[in-house]
Amino acid sequence: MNYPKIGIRPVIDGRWGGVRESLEEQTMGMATSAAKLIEETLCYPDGTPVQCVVSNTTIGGGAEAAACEEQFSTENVVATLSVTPCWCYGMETYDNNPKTIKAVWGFNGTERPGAVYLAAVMAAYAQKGMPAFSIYGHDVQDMDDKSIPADVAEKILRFAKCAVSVGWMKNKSYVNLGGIAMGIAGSYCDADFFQKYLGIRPEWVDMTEIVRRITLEIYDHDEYDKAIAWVKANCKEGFDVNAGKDFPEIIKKSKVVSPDKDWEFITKMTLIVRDILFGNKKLDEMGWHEEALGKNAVAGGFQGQRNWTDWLPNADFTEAIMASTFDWNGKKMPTPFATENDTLNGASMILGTLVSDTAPCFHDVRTYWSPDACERVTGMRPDGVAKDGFIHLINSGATALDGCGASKNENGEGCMKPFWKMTEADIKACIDATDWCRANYEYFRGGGFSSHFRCKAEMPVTMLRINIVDGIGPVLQLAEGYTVDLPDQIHNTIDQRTDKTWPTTWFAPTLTGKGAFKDVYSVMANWGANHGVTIYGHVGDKLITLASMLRIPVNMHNVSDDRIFRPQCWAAFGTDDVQSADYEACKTYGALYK
Ligand SMILES: C[C@H](O)[C@@H](O)[C@@H](O)C(=O)CO
Ligand SMILES: [Mn+2]
Repeated sequence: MNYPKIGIRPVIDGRWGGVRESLEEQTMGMATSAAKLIEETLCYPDGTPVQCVVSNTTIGGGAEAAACEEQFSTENVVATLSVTPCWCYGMETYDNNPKTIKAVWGFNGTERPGAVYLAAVMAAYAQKGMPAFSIYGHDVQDMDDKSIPADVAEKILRFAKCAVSVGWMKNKSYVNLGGIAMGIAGSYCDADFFQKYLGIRPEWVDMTEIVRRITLEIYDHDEYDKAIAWVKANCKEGFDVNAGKDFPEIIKKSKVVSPDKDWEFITKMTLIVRDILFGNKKLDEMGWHEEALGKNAVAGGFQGQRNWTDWLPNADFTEAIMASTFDWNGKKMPTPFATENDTLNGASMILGTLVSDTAPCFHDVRTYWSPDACERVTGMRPDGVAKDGFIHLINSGATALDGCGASKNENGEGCMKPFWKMTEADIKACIDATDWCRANYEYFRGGGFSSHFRCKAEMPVTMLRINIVDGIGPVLQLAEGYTVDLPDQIHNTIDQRTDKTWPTTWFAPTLTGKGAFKDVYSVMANWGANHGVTIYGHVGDKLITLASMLRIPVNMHNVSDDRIFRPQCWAAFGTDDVQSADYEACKTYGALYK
Protein backbone atom coordinates (compact mmCIF):
# COMPACT_ATOMS: atom_id res chain seq x y z
CA MET A 1 0.00 0.00 0.00
CA ASN A 2 1.30 3.46 -0.91
CA TYR A 3 0.56 4.99 2.48
CA PRO A 4 -0.36 8.69 2.72
CA LYS A 5 2.87 10.40 3.77
CA ILE A 6 4.08 13.62 5.32
CA GLY A 7 6.65 15.44 3.18
CA ILE A 8 9.21 17.31 5.26
CA ARG A 9 10.65 20.43 3.61
CA PRO A 10 13.80 21.96 5.21
CA VAL A 11 13.73 25.57 4.00
CA ILE A 12 16.82 27.75 4.11
CA ASP A 13 18.20 31.20 3.26
CA GLY A 14 19.59 30.61 -0.21
CA ARG A 15 22.58 32.93 0.16
CA TRP A 16 25.84 30.93 -0.34
CA GLY A 17 29.08 32.44 0.90
CA GLY A 18 28.47 31.95 4.57
CA VAL A 19 24.81 32.27 5.46
CA ARG A 20 23.51 29.11 3.80
CA GLU A 21 26.49 26.99 4.74
CA SER A 22 26.15 28.02 8.39
CA LEU A 23 22.53 26.85 8.44
CA GLU A 24 22.57 23.61 6.45
CA GLU A 25 23.13 21.27 9.38
CA GLN A 26 20.59 22.87 11.70
CA THR A 27 17.94 23.15 9.00
CA MET A 28 18.22 19.56 7.81
CA GLY A 29 18.50 18.53 11.46
CA MET A 30 15.09 20.06 12.19
CA ALA A 31 13.65 18.10 9.25
CA THR A 32 15.04 14.75 10.28
CA SER A 33 14.06 15.21 13.92
CA ALA A 34 10.49 16.17 12.92
CA ALA A 35 10.31 13.06 10.72
CA LYS A 36 11.66 10.92 13.57
CA LEU A 37 9.10 12.35 15.99
CA ILE A 38 6.23 11.58 13.61
CA GLU A 39 7.43 8.10 12.62
CA GLU A 40 8.12 7.05 16.21
CA THR A 41 4.83 8.35 17.61
CA LEU A 42 2.01 7.99 15.10
CA CYS A 43 0.38 5.02 13.41
CA TYR A 44 -2.02 4.55 10.55
CA PRO A 45 -5.35 2.90 11.40
CA ASP A 46 -3.84 -0.50 10.50
CA GLY A 47 -1.10 -0.05 13.09
CA THR A 48 1.70 0.72 10.62
CA PRO A 49 3.94 3.62 11.75
CA VAL A 50 3.24 6.83 9.83
CA GLN A 51 5.79 7.42 7.06
CA CYS A 52 7.58 10.67 6.18
CA VAL A 53 9.60 11.70 3.15
CA VAL A 54 12.37 14.26 3.74
CA SER A 55 13.45 16.47 0.85
CA ASN A 56 16.79 15.39 -0.61
CA THR A 57 18.13 18.91 -0.19
CA THR A 58 17.37 22.03 1.78
CA ILE A 59 15.17 24.40 -0.20
CA GLY A 60 16.64 27.83 -0.86
CA GLY A 61 14.57 28.82 -3.85
CA GLY A 62 12.21 27.83 -6.63
CA ALA A 63 14.51 25.33 -8.32
CA GLU A 64 14.98 23.27 -5.14
CA ALA A 65 11.29 23.68 -4.28
CA ALA A 66 10.44 22.18 -7.68
CA ALA A 67 12.93 19.35 -7.18
CA CYS A 68 11.36 18.59 -3.82
CA GLU A 69 7.89 18.58 -5.38
CA GLU A 70 9.16 16.17 -8.02
CA GLN A 71 10.61 13.91 -5.34
CA PHE A 72 7.33 13.94 -3.38
CA SER A 73 5.14 13.44 -6.46
CA THR A 74 5.48 9.66 -6.52
CA GLU A 75 5.29 9.17 -2.74
CA ASN A 76 1.59 9.89 -2.07
CA VAL A 77 2.56 12.92 0.00
CA VAL A 78 -0.75 14.30 1.32
CA ALA A 79 0.75 16.98 3.53
CA THR A 80 3.96 18.93 3.85
CA LEU A 81 5.69 20.25 6.95
CA SER A 82 8.22 22.96 6.10
CA VAL A 83 10.79 23.65 8.81
CA THR A 84 13.32 26.44 9.20
CA PRO A 85 15.46 28.28 11.77
CA CYS A 86 16.08 31.29 9.55
CA TRP A 87 14.84 33.85 7.08
CA CYS A 88 13.90 32.36 3.69
CA TYR A 89 12.17 33.63 0.62
CA GLY A 90 8.45 32.96 1.06
CA MET A 91 6.97 32.78 -2.42
CA GLU A 92 10.14 31.16 -3.82
CA THR A 93 10.25 28.32 -1.31
CA TYR A 94 6.72 27.61 -0.16
CA ASP A 95 4.82 24.43 -1.11
CA ASN A 96 3.06 25.49 -4.29
CA ASN A 97 1.01 22.30 -4.63
CA PRO A 98 -2.66 23.26 -4.11
CA LYS A 99 -3.54 19.66 -3.17
CA THR A 100 -1.29 19.20 -0.16
CA ILE A 101 -2.20 20.13 3.41
CA LYS A 102 0.43 22.51 4.73
CA ALA A 103 2.23 23.44 7.94
CA VAL A 104 5.35 25.43 8.71
CA TRP A 105 7.50 25.20 11.84
CA GLY A 106 9.52 28.34 12.40
CA PHE A 107 12.24 27.84 15.04
CA ASN A 108 11.80 30.27 17.91
CA GLY A 109 15.40 31.50 18.10
CA THR A 110 16.72 35.00 17.61
CA GLU A 111 20.19 34.45 16.14
CA ARG A 112 18.40 34.03 12.77
CA PRO A 113 14.89 35.29 11.93
CA GLY A 114 13.03 31.94 11.73
CA ALA A 115 9.80 33.45 12.98
CA VAL A 116 9.98 36.20 10.39
CA TYR A 117 9.95 33.63 7.60
CA LEU A 118 7.11 31.84 9.32
CA ALA A 119 5.00 35.00 9.27
CA ALA A 120 6.05 35.85 5.74
CA VAL A 121 5.19 32.44 4.35
CA MET A 122 1.88 32.41 6.20
CA ALA A 123 1.08 35.66 4.43
CA ALA A 124 2.05 34.03 1.14
CA TYR A 125 -0.18 31.03 1.74
CA ALA A 126 -3.04 33.30 2.77
CA GLN A 127 -2.65 35.51 -0.29
CA LYS A 128 -2.55 32.46 -2.58
CA GLY A 129 -5.61 30.83 -1.02
CA MET A 130 -3.75 27.86 0.47
CA PRO A 131 -4.44 27.70 4.23
CA ALA A 132 -1.45 26.57 6.27
CA PHE A 133 -0.86 25.68 9.91
CA SER A 134 1.67 27.80 11.78
CA ILE A 135 3.91 26.12 14.38
CA TYR A 136 6.05 28.33 16.62
CA GLY A 137 7.37 27.37 20.03
CA HIS A 138 6.23 29.39 23.02
CA ASP A 139 9.74 29.87 24.44
CA VAL A 140 12.97 30.98 22.76
CA GLN A 141 15.43 28.16 22.08
CA ASP A 142 19.19 28.52 21.80
CA MET A 143 20.55 28.10 18.27
CA ASP A 144 22.33 24.85 19.17
CA ASP A 145 19.25 23.39 20.90
CA LYS A 146 18.27 20.45 18.69
CA SER A 147 15.28 19.40 20.79
CA ILE A 148 11.65 19.78 19.76
CA PRO A 149 9.81 21.55 22.58
CA ALA A 150 6.64 19.84 23.87
CA ASP A 151 4.29 22.49 22.51
CA VAL A 152 5.90 22.29 19.07
CA ALA A 153 5.83 18.48 19.16
CA GLU A 154 2.14 18.46 20.06
CA LYS A 155 1.29 20.64 17.07
CA ILE A 156 3.49 18.69 14.67
CA LEU A 157 1.90 15.43 15.80
CA ARG A 158 -1.65 16.80 15.72
CA PHE A 159 -1.08 18.18 12.23
CA ALA A 160 0.48 14.94 10.98
CA LYS A 161 -2.18 12.69 12.53
CA CYS A 162 -5.02 14.69 11.04
CA ALA A 163 -3.31 15.03 7.67
CA VAL A 164 -2.71 11.29 7.28
CA SER A 165 -6.31 10.78 8.39
CA VAL A 166 -7.38 12.87 5.41
CA GLY A 167 -5.05 10.83 3.22
CA TRP A 168 -6.33 7.54 4.59
CA MET A 169 -9.88 8.30 3.41
CA LYS A 170 -8.88 9.59 -0.02
CA ASN A 171 -10.06 7.41 -2.94
CA LYS A 172 -11.54 4.76 -0.67
CA SER A 173 -15.21 3.74 -0.69
CA TYR A 174 -18.11 3.96 1.68
CA VAL A 175 -20.30 0.92 0.96
CA ASN A 176 -24.01 1.25 1.61
CA LEU A 177 -25.52 -2.18 1.99
CA GLY A 178 -29.19 -1.57 1.27
CA GLY A 179 -31.02 1.71 1.20
CA ILE A 180 -32.83 4.04 3.55
CA ALA A 181 -33.61 2.75 7.01
CA MET A 182 -36.94 3.90 8.44
CA GLY A 183 -36.78 7.37 6.90
CA ILE A 184 -33.64 8.28 8.83
CA ALA A 185 -32.25 11.41 7.13
CA GLY A 186 -28.66 10.31 7.59
CA SER A 187 -29.53 7.20 5.62
CA TYR A 188 -29.94 9.33 2.51
CA CYS A 189 -26.32 9.02 1.46
CA ASP A 190 -25.15 12.39 0.13
CA ALA A 191 -22.64 11.36 -2.53
CA ASP A 192 -21.42 14.93 -3.01
CA PHE A 193 -20.56 15.24 0.67
CA PHE A 194 -18.54 12.03 0.68
CA GLN A 195 -16.73 12.86 -2.53
CA LYS A 196 -16.12 16.58 -2.12
CA TYR A 197 -15.37 16.75 1.60
CA LEU A 198 -13.87 13.34 2.35
CA GLY A 199 -12.60 12.22 -1.06
CA ILE A 200 -14.58 9.01 -0.57
CA ARG A 201 -16.47 7.13 -3.28
CA PRO A 202 -19.89 6.03 -1.99
CA GLU A 203 -21.14 2.76 -3.46
CA TRP A 204 -24.39 0.86 -3.09
CA VAL A 205 -24.90 -2.88 -2.84
CA ASP A 206 -28.37 -4.36 -2.59
CA MET A 207 -28.92 -6.51 0.49
CA THR A 208 -29.88 -9.40 -1.78
CA GLU A 209 -26.15 -9.70 -2.52
CA ILE A 210 -25.77 -11.20 0.96
CA VAL A 211 -28.56 -13.71 0.23
CA ARG A 212 -26.91 -14.54 -3.11
CA ARG A 213 -23.55 -15.23 -1.51
CA ILE A 214 -25.06 -17.30 1.30
CA THR A 215 -27.13 -19.29 -1.20
CA LEU A 216 -24.24 -19.86 -3.61
CA GLU A 217 -21.84 -20.34 -0.68
CA ILE A 218 -19.52 -17.56 -1.83
CA TYR A 219 -17.43 -17.22 1.30
CA ASP A 220 -14.31 -18.81 2.77
CA HIS A 221 -15.58 -22.07 4.24
CA ASP A 222 -12.48 -22.66 6.36
CA GLU A 223 -12.83 -19.16 7.83
CA TYR A 224 -16.50 -19.86 8.45
CA ASP A 225 -15.69 -23.01 10.42
CA LYS A 226 -13.26 -21.00 12.55
CA ALA A 227 -15.68 -18.11 13.05
CA ILE A 228 -18.71 -20.20 13.99
CA ALA A 229 -16.62 -22.16 16.48
CA TRP A 230 -15.47 -18.89 18.05
CA VAL A 231 -19.04 -17.57 18.17
CA LYS A 232 -20.30 -20.69 19.90
CA ALA A 233 -17.49 -20.52 22.42
CA ASN A 234 -17.58 -16.79 23.12
CA CYS A 235 -21.01 -15.33 22.40
CA LYS A 236 -22.95 -16.32 25.47
CA GLU A 237 -26.71 -16.09 25.22
CA GLY A 238 -28.40 -13.38 27.25
CA PHE A 239 -31.87 -12.38 28.36
CA ASP A 240 -34.62 -13.51 25.97
CA VAL A 241 -37.10 -10.66 25.79
CA ASN A 242 -39.36 -12.78 23.57
CA ALA A 243 -39.78 -15.60 26.07
CA GLY A 244 -43.37 -16.36 26.93
CA LYS A 245 -44.82 -13.77 24.59
CA ASP A 246 -47.67 -14.78 22.30
CA PHE A 247 -46.83 -12.80 19.20
CA PRO A 248 -49.43 -11.93 16.55
CA GLU A 249 -49.50 -14.11 13.46
CA ILE A 250 -47.60 -11.63 11.25
CA ILE A 251 -44.66 -11.90 13.62
CA LYS A 252 -44.79 -15.67 13.97
CA LYS A 253 -44.82 -16.29 10.21
CA SER A 254 -42.15 -13.69 9.40
CA LYS A 255 -39.12 -15.57 10.67
CA VAL A 256 -37.83 -17.81 7.88
CA VAL A 257 -34.56 -18.95 9.47
CA SER A 258 -34.99 -21.40 12.31
CA PRO A 259 -33.84 -19.81 15.61
CA ASP A 260 -31.29 -22.59 16.09
CA LYS A 261 -29.74 -21.65 12.73
CA ASP A 262 -29.50 -17.92 13.43
CA TRP A 263 -25.84 -17.93 14.46
CA GLU A 264 -24.83 -19.89 11.34
CA PHE A 265 -26.68 -17.42 9.15
CA ILE A 266 -25.29 -14.39 10.99
CA THR A 267 -21.72 -15.70 10.87
CA LYS A 268 -21.90 -16.27 7.12
CA MET A 269 -23.41 -12.78 6.70
CA THR A 270 -20.50 -11.30 8.66
CA LEU A 271 -17.87 -12.96 6.47
CA ILE A 272 -19.75 -11.87 3.37
CA VAL A 273 -20.13 -8.24 4.48
CA ARG A 274 -16.41 -8.11 5.20
CA ASP A 275 -15.66 -9.60 1.77
CA ILE A 276 -17.94 -7.10 0.03
CA LEU A 277 -16.05 -4.22 1.64
CA PHE A 278 -12.48 -5.49 1.51
CA GLY A 279 -12.39 -8.44 -0.87
CA ASN A 280 -10.86 -11.83 -0.13
CA LYS A 281 -8.19 -13.68 -2.10
CA LYS A 282 -9.74 -17.01 -1.11
CA LEU A 283 -12.78 -16.18 -3.29
CA ASP A 284 -10.41 -15.81 -6.25
CA GLU A 285 -9.17 -19.35 -5.67
CA MET A 286 -12.82 -20.45 -5.60
CA GLY A 287 -13.36 -18.83 -9.03
CA TRP A 288 -15.27 -15.80 -7.74
CA HIS A 289 -12.87 -13.27 -9.22
CA GLU A 290 -15.02 -10.15 -9.10
CA GLU A 291 -16.17 -10.86 -5.56
CA ALA A 292 -12.54 -11.34 -4.54
CA LEU A 293 -11.76 -7.71 -5.38
CA GLY A 294 -14.04 -6.13 -2.80
CA LYS A 295 -14.79 -2.40 -2.89
CA ASN A 296 -11.63 -0.77 -1.47
CA ALA A 297 -13.74 0.36 1.48
CA VAL A 298 -12.80 2.53 4.41
CA ALA A 299 -16.24 2.10 5.96
CA GLY A 300 -19.78 1.05 5.28
CA GLY A 301 -23.24 0.61 6.61
CA PHE A 302 -26.16 -1.79 6.63
CA GLN A 303 -29.80 -0.84 6.24
CA GLY A 304 -31.15 -3.75 8.23
CA GLN A 305 -34.42 -2.25 9.33
CA ARG A 306 -36.85 -2.86 8.03
CA ASN A 307 -36.81 -4.88 4.80
CA TRP A 308 -34.08 -7.25 5.89
CA THR A 309 -34.92 -7.56 9.54
CA ASP A 310 -38.60 -8.13 8.82
CA TRP A 311 -37.78 -11.69 7.77
CA LEU A 312 -34.06 -12.44 8.17
CA PRO A 313 -31.74 -12.50 11.21
CA ASN A 314 -30.45 -9.03 12.05
CA ALA A 315 -26.86 -7.84 11.61
CA ASP A 316 -26.20 -6.59 15.13
CA PHE A 317 -23.35 -9.08 15.53
CA THR A 318 -21.96 -8.19 12.12
CA GLU A 319 -22.07 -4.48 12.85
CA ALA A 320 -20.67 -4.80 16.37
CA ILE A 321 -17.77 -7.10 15.46
CA MET A 322 -16.83 -5.03 12.40
CA ALA A 323 -16.54 -1.94 14.64
CA SER A 324 -14.58 -3.79 17.36
CA THR A 325 -10.81 -4.22 17.76
CA PHE A 326 -11.08 -8.00 17.68
CA ASP A 327 -12.88 -10.96 16.17
CA TRP A 328 -12.34 -14.72 15.86
CA ASN A 329 -8.84 -14.06 14.48
CA GLY A 330 -7.85 -11.97 17.49
CA LYS A 331 -7.06 -8.23 17.49
CA LYS A 332 -7.77 -6.37 14.25
CA MET A 333 -8.34 -2.91 12.85
CA PRO A 334 -11.85 -1.67 13.63
CA THR A 335 -14.08 -0.91 10.64
CA PRO A 336 -16.49 2.00 10.99
CA PHE A 337 -19.75 0.27 10.06
CA ALA A 338 -23.05 2.06 10.60
CA THR A 339 -26.33 0.47 11.50
CA GLU A 340 -29.56 1.75 9.97
CA ASN A 341 -27.35 2.93 7.11
CA ASP A 342 -26.89 6.24 8.85
CA THR A 343 -24.11 7.43 6.57
CA LEU A 344 -23.51 10.61 8.55
CA ASN A 345 -22.98 8.58 11.70
CA GLY A 346 -20.83 6.30 9.58
CA ALA A 347 -18.74 9.29 8.51
CA SER A 348 -18.57 10.34 12.16
CA MET A 349 -17.33 6.86 13.03
CA ILE A 350 -14.59 7.26 10.41
CA LEU A 351 -13.38 10.62 11.73
CA GLY A 352 -13.60 9.51 15.36
CA THR A 353 -11.63 6.34 14.77
CA LEU A 354 -9.04 8.08 12.59
CA VAL A 355 -8.11 10.69 15.21
CA SER A 356 -8.34 8.42 18.27
CA ASP A 357 -7.13 5.04 16.94
CA THR A 358 -9.95 3.50 18.98
CA ALA A 359 -13.10 1.61 18.04
CA PRO A 360 -16.22 3.65 17.22
CA CYS A 361 -19.41 3.25 19.23
CA PHE A 362 -22.67 4.00 17.44
CA HIS A 363 -25.52 5.25 19.61
CA ASP A 364 -29.01 6.59 19.63
CA VAL A 365 -28.89 9.75 21.75
CA ARG A 366 -31.87 8.36 23.52
CA THR A 367 -32.83 10.03 26.80
CA TYR A 368 -31.78 12.98 28.92
CA TRP A 369 -32.04 12.16 32.63
CA SER A 370 -32.16 15.16 34.93
CA PRO A 371 -31.03 14.54 38.50
CA ASP A 372 -34.63 15.11 39.61
CA ALA A 373 -36.11 12.64 37.13
CA CYS A 374 -33.46 10.11 38.03
CA GLU A 375 -34.25 10.44 41.72
CA ARG A 376 -38.02 10.30 41.11
CA VAL A 377 -37.80 7.15 38.98
CA THR A 378 -34.96 5.27 40.64
CA GLY A 379 -35.03 6.63 44.20
CA MET A 380 -31.42 7.69 43.85
CA ARG A 381 -29.78 10.94 42.81
CA PRO A 382 -26.79 10.71 40.49
CA ASP A 383 -23.45 12.02 41.74
CA GLY A 384 -19.87 12.34 40.53
CA VAL A 385 -19.50 13.17 36.85
CA ALA A 386 -23.28 12.57 36.45
CA LYS A 387 -24.32 14.96 39.22
CA ASP A 388 -25.77 17.44 36.70
CA GLY A 389 -27.63 14.75 34.79
CA PHE A 390 -26.66 12.28 32.10
CA ILE A 391 -27.60 11.08 28.63
CA HIS A 392 -28.55 7.51 27.77
CA LEU A 393 -26.65 6.32 24.68
CA ILE A 394 -27.97 3.06 23.27
CA ASN A 395 -28.55 1.48 19.86
CA SER A 396 -28.92 -2.05 18.58
CA GLY A 397 -25.93 -3.14 16.56
CA ALA A 398 -22.93 -1.08 15.59
CA THR A 399 -21.50 -0.28 19.02
CA ALA A 400 -17.98 -1.66 19.20
CA LEU A 401 -17.70 -4.23 21.97
CA ASP A 402 -14.78 -2.14 23.21
CA GLY A 403 -17.48 0.28 24.41
CA CYS A 404 -18.11 -1.86 27.47
CA GLY A 405 -14.95 -0.32 28.91
CA ALA A 406 -13.65 -3.69 30.11
CA SER A 407 -10.15 -3.20 28.65
CA LYS A 408 -7.72 -1.91 31.24
CA ASN A 409 -4.98 0.70 30.93
CA GLU A 410 -1.71 0.69 32.82
CA ASN A 411 -3.50 2.13 35.87
CA GLY A 412 -6.12 -0.61 35.82
CA GLU A 413 -8.79 1.83 34.64
CA GLY A 414 -11.42 0.93 32.04
CA CYS A 415 -10.55 2.25 28.61
CA MET A 416 -10.73 1.68 24.86
CA LYS A 417 -7.38 1.01 23.18
CA PRO A 418 -5.85 1.02 19.71
CA PHE A 419 -6.21 -2.52 18.44
CA TRP A 420 -2.45 -3.05 18.40
CA LYS A 421 -2.40 -2.51 22.18
CA MET A 422 -5.25 -4.91 22.97
CA THR A 423 -4.16 -7.83 25.11
CA GLU A 424 -5.71 -11.29 25.26
CA ALA A 425 -7.00 -10.30 28.70
CA ASP A 426 -8.65 -7.17 27.25
CA ILE A 427 -10.33 -9.16 24.51
CA LYS A 428 -11.55 -11.77 26.97
CA ALA A 429 -12.82 -9.06 29.31
CA CYS A 430 -14.85 -7.45 26.51
CA ILE A 431 -16.24 -10.82 25.45
CA ASP A 432 -17.16 -11.65 29.03
CA ALA A 433 -18.79 -8.23 29.54
CA THR A 434 -21.10 -8.82 26.56
CA ASP A 435 -23.99 -11.20 26.20
CA TRP A 436 -26.08 -11.80 23.11
CA CYS A 437 -29.80 -11.49 23.54
CA ARG A 438 -32.29 -12.90 21.09
CA ALA A 439 -33.36 -9.99 18.92
CA ASN A 440 -36.66 -8.49 20.01
CA TYR A 441 -39.17 -10.00 17.57
CA GLU A 442 -41.35 -6.91 17.79
CA TYR A 443 -38.54 -4.90 16.20
CA PHE A 444 -36.71 -7.66 14.38
CA ARG A 445 -39.26 -10.15 13.05
CA GLY A 446 -36.51 -12.15 11.40
CA GLY A 447 -34.80 -12.63 14.75
CA GLY A 448 -31.06 -12.85 15.24
CA PHE A 449 -29.11 -11.58 18.22
CA SER A 450 -28.31 -8.19 19.73
CA SER A 451 -25.09 -7.39 21.56
CA HIS A 452 -25.85 -6.38 25.11
CA PHE A 453 -23.48 -4.79 27.56
CA ARG A 454 -23.45 -2.11 30.25
CA CYS A 455 -20.51 0.26 30.10
CA LYS A 456 -19.30 0.01 33.68
CA ALA A 457 -16.25 2.23 33.37
CA GLU A 458 -15.79 5.94 33.88
CA MET A 459 -13.85 6.79 30.73
CA PRO A 460 -12.97 10.06 29.01
CA VAL A 461 -14.80 9.95 25.67
CA THR A 462 -15.74 12.32 22.91
CA MET A 463 -19.15 12.16 21.27
CA LEU A 464 -19.39 13.51 17.73
CA ARG A 465 -21.77 13.82 14.82
CA ILE A 466 -21.65 15.23 11.31
CA ASN A 467 -24.91 16.81 10.18
CA ILE A 468 -25.84 18.26 6.82
CA VAL A 469 -27.78 21.53 6.95
CA ASP A 470 -29.42 22.89 3.82
CA GLY A 471 -27.80 26.18 2.89
CA ILE A 472 -24.63 25.48 4.88
CA GLY A 473 -23.52 21.94 4.03
CA PRO A 474 -21.82 19.60 6.51
CA VAL A 475 -21.25 20.76 10.08
CA LEU A 476 -19.53 18.91 12.91
CA GLN A 477 -20.61 18.89 16.51
CA LEU A 478 -18.81 17.24 19.40
CA ALA A 479 -18.97 16.91 23.16
CA GLU A 480 -16.11 15.77 25.34
CA GLY A 481 -17.20 14.09 28.54
CA TYR A 482 -17.20 10.84 30.49
CA THR A 483 -18.96 7.55 30.45
CA VAL A 484 -20.60 6.95 33.81
CA ASP A 485 -20.57 3.83 35.95
CA LEU A 486 -23.99 4.46 37.49
CA PRO A 487 -25.03 2.68 40.70
CA ASP A 488 -26.88 -0.60 40.05
CA GLN A 489 -30.07 0.86 41.48
CA ILE A 490 -30.11 3.61 38.85
CA HIS A 491 -28.87 1.51 35.95
CA ASN A 492 -31.13 -1.46 36.57
CA THR A 493 -34.24 0.63 37.05
CA ILE A 494 -33.74 2.59 33.86
CA ASP A 495 -32.49 -0.45 31.94
CA GLN A 496 -35.78 -2.21 32.68
CA ARG A 497 -37.69 0.74 31.20
CA THR A 498 -35.82 0.74 27.92
CA ASP A 499 -34.45 -1.78 25.40
CA LYS A 500 -32.65 -4.01 27.84
CA THR A 501 -31.20 -6.24 25.14
CA TRP A 502 -28.99 -3.53 23.64
CA PRO A 503 -25.58 -2.05 24.66
CA THR A 504 -25.96 0.81 27.11
CA THR A 505 -23.56 3.72 27.73
CA TRP A 506 -24.32 6.50 30.21
CA PHE A 507 -22.73 9.76 29.11
CA ALA A 508 -22.01 12.95 31.05
CA PRO A 509 -20.80 15.78 28.80
CA THR A 510 -18.30 18.22 30.31
CA LEU A 511 -20.16 21.48 30.88
CA THR A 512 -18.74 24.95 30.32
CA GLY A 513 -21.75 26.90 31.60
CA LYS A 514 -22.16 28.54 28.19
CA GLY A 515 -24.33 27.98 25.12
CA ALA A 516 -25.00 24.35 24.27
CA PHE A 517 -22.85 23.34 27.23
CA LYS A 518 -24.83 25.41 29.71
CA ASP A 519 -26.23 22.17 31.09
CA VAL A 520 -26.66 18.54 30.09
CA TYR A 521 -30.17 19.19 28.82
CA SER A 522 -28.82 21.77 26.35
CA VAL A 523 -26.26 19.30 24.98
CA MET A 524 -29.07 16.92 24.08
CA ALA A 525 -31.36 19.73 22.90
CA ASN A 526 -28.67 20.93 20.49
CA TRP A 527 -27.71 17.52 19.19
CA GLY A 528 -28.42 17.55 15.46
CA ALA A 529 -29.75 14.04 14.91
CA ASN A 530 -30.91 10.82 16.59
CA HIS A 531 -27.43 9.34 16.46
CA GLY A 532 -23.98 10.10 17.79
CA VAL A 533 -20.63 8.30 17.98
CA THR A 534 -18.28 7.97 20.92
CA ILE A 535 -14.60 7.21 20.79
CA TYR A 536 -12.04 7.06 23.59
CA GLY A 537 -10.32 10.12 24.97
CA HIS A 538 -10.89 13.84 24.87
CA VAL A 539 -10.02 14.22 21.20
CA GLY A 540 -12.27 17.16 20.37
CA ASP A 541 -9.16 19.22 19.65
CA LYS A 542 -8.00 16.73 17.01
CA LEU A 543 -11.48 16.60 15.48
CA ILE A 544 -11.50 20.40 15.24
CA THR A 545 -8.13 20.39 13.47
CA LEU A 546 -9.26 17.61 11.12
CA ALA A 547 -12.54 19.41 10.39
CA SER A 548 -10.62 22.56 9.41
CA MET A 549 -8.56 20.50 6.95
CA LEU A 550 -11.78 19.13 5.45
CA ARG A 551 -13.39 22.59 5.53
CA ILE A 552 -16.23 21.36 7.75
CA PRO A 553 -17.27 24.05 10.25
CA VAL A 554 -17.73 23.08 13.89
CA ASN A 555 -21.08 24.26 15.24
CA MET A 556 -20.76 22.94 18.78
CA HIS A 557 -17.90 21.89 20.97
CA ASN A 558 -16.62 22.17 24.54
CA VAL A 559 -12.90 22.38 23.77
CA SER A 560 -11.04 25.25 25.44
CA ASP A 561 -9.64 27.93 23.12
CA ASP A 562 -6.03 27.10 23.98
CA ARG A 563 -6.46 23.59 22.54
CA ILE A 564 -7.79 24.77 19.17
CA PHE A 565 -5.36 24.50 16.24
CA ARG A 566 -6.57 25.56 12.81
CA PRO A 567 -4.83 27.08 9.77
CA GLN A 568 -3.30 30.42 10.70
CA CYS A 569 -5.35 32.36 8.16
CA TRP A 570 -8.56 31.47 10.02
CA ALA A 571 -7.58 34.47 12.18
CA ALA A 572 -8.05 36.70 9.13
CA PHE A 573 -11.75 35.81 9.23
CA GLY A 574 -12.01 37.22 12.74
CA THR A 575 -10.41 36.63 16.10
CA ASP A 576 -13.20 37.85 18.37
CA ASP A 577 -15.87 35.43 17.17
CA VAL A 578 -13.80 32.33 16.38
CA GLN A 579 -16.84 30.18 15.58
CA SER A 580 -18.11 32.57 12.89
CA ALA A 581 -14.59 32.83 11.52
CA ASP A 582 -14.51 29.05 11.19
CA TYR A 583 -17.76 29.07 9.23
CA GLU A 584 -16.59 31.92 7.01
CA ALA A 585 -13.22 30.30 6.33
CA CYS A 586 -14.75 26.92 5.48
CA LYS A 587 -17.22 28.63 3.18
CA THR A 588 -14.49 30.68 1.51
CA TYR A 589 -12.11 27.79 0.89
CA GLY A 590 -14.85 25.29 0.12
CA ALA A 591 -14.73 21.53 0.22
CA LEU A 592 -11.27 20.01 0.08
CA TYR A 593 -11.96 18.13 -3.17
CA LYS A 594 -14.40 20.61 -4.68
C1 LIG B 1 -36.94 1.32 17.48
C2 LIG B 1 -36.18 1.30 16.18
O1 LIG B 1 -36.39 0.09 15.52
C3 LIG B 1 -34.73 1.47 16.47
O2 LIG B 1 -34.00 1.30 15.29
C4 LIG B 1 -34.52 2.85 17.03
O3 LIG B 1 -34.23 2.67 18.41
C5 LIG B 1 -33.37 3.53 16.40
O4 LIG B 1 -32.24 3.13 16.59
C6 LIG B 1 -33.63 4.69 15.52
O5 LIG B 1 -32.44 5.39 15.28
MN1 LIG C 1 -30.69 4.27 15.83
